[in-house]
Order: sequence, then structure tokens, then C-alpha cells
Amino acid sequence: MADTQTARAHIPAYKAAFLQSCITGGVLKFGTFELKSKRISPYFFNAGLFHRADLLRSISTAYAQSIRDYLSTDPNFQFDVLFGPAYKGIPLATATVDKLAQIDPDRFEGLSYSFNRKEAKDHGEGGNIVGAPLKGKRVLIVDDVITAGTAMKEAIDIIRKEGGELAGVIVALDRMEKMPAQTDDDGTPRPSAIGEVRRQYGVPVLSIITLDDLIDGLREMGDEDDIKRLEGYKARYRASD
Ligand SMILES: O=P(O)(O)OC[C@H]1O[C@H](OP(=O)(O)OP(=O)(O)O)[C@H](O)[C@@H]1O
Ligand SMILES: O=C(O)c1cc(=O)[nH]c(=O)[nH]1
Repeated sequence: MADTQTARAHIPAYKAAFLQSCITGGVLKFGTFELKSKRISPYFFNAGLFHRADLLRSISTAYAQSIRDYLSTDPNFQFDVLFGPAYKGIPLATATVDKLAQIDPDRFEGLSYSFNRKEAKDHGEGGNIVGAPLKGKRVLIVDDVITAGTAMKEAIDIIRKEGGELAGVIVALDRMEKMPAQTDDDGTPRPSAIGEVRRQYGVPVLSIITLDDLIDGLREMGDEDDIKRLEGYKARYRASD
């Protein structure tokens, strides 16, 4: 396997390291997968597999670095809470709060996490939100991927219903694909759900890596047939934005 730095010279080292840990850690799977949107994909990013300490550290470091990279281009970008949509977003947001505070305590020691329950709790403290209350807070959503955007719309609705303000979104992988529609199969590019969030809410939507980064990475450390299938999928479902 090629060295991370040389293999992915045109993306920052932390992104290359993250991509490598996704491939070697088996988080990126290749085969045939039905997505939440019912689209059939030749690859799947299973964020639930970041369960081991080294893998969790690799993804929280990559989120934290991506956020810091973006902050260096937009110092006005501000947020009080990282929100992890249930379920897979929960450990991702929680670990990233800790990582940001470790990397930059002056700025992030007061940062909080929050997440939703999929089913409301009707006893004890009750309610749908665990962690920091969102009322009056600027909220950055941390999730694994956005495909059709259904899960992201739900998360944004929860934040607004709780009285929070959406500050931005960060996902691990930008699948670079169009939202589903009747004409899904004709290969015509259409807008992505990520682009829709940017346009509709006027907030940054960041990603650690993109499908293009993944395809490039596979050229160094993957299988040729997987690359062909990913390129075919991209040609069919690529977004216009
Ligand atoms: O953009 P979409 O088409 O909505 O799909 C993407 C989302 O769907 C999955 O989560 P899911 O809602 O299945 O919840 P989970 O985290 O409990 O697996 C996945 O983890 C993404 O967050
Ligand atoms: O679109 C999805 O449902 C989806 C795609 C993916 O790569 N990973 C995931 O957990 N869900």
C-alpha cells in the first residue's frame, strides 16, 4: 500500500489519512447496497464501524480538522453546539466536541453536544433531546453522509422546532449525487441535497472527503473493478452542483 502522503498528494494529509482508515478499517464497503432512498449503490459508507478507539479518533480528528480548515477561510463561522442526528451521528458529534476542545481549548472548551431520540421519552426528564438544549443556540450538524437529504431535513426540522439556529452541516463523505426524482436513471445531472441545504439555508455544508477523493484513493489502494463500478454510478447519479 502506498504511503498516505504520497498516495493522496493533492488533499491534506489528514483527509488522506482518514480515507485510508476508512478503506483499511472496512468502513467503506464495496458490493451492492440499497440506500435509505432505495437507490442501489456499489459502495456504502458504514459509519457505525468507527467503533474502535483508533477509528473513532481518526474520524473525530478529521471532522475537527475540516472544521478548523473552514474556519481559517471564514472566521465569522460560529457555532455553540454540535448536533448528531440519531443514531449514527451521536458518537460522531460527541467525539468531535472532545477533539475540537483538545485541539483548540481556548476556542472550543465551552462547546456542547446534543442529539435527538428517535422516540420521545415519556418519563424522567422526558423529551426528544439529549445533551445541550438548542434554544437560542447556533447549531452545527455532524453526520455521516447526505444522499437524498431526508435525514438532514429531519435534523434541521428538529433544531428549528427546539428554537435553535442552523449554523452549518459537516458530513464525513459527500457522495456528490443528485436528489432522487422520476428521471433518476437517465444520467442527467440534477442538484444535490447538499447543494439544496446550502441554497435553502445559506449555511456552509462541509465534508471531509468526496466521492472523487474516494475514487482517486482507490486508484492507489483499491480494486479496478470497484473503481469502474463507482465511476459508472457517478456517471448515472452525479449532481449538477
Ligand atoms: O440523505 P438520506 O437519503 O436521508 O440518507 C442518509 C442518511 O440515512 C442514514 O441514516 P438513518 O436515517 O438510516 O439512521 P441511522 O443513523 O440510525 O442509521 C445515514 O446514516 C445517513 O445519515
Ligand atoms: O444513503 C444512504 O442511506 C447511506 C449511504 C451511505 O454511504 N452510508 C449510509 O449509512 N447510508
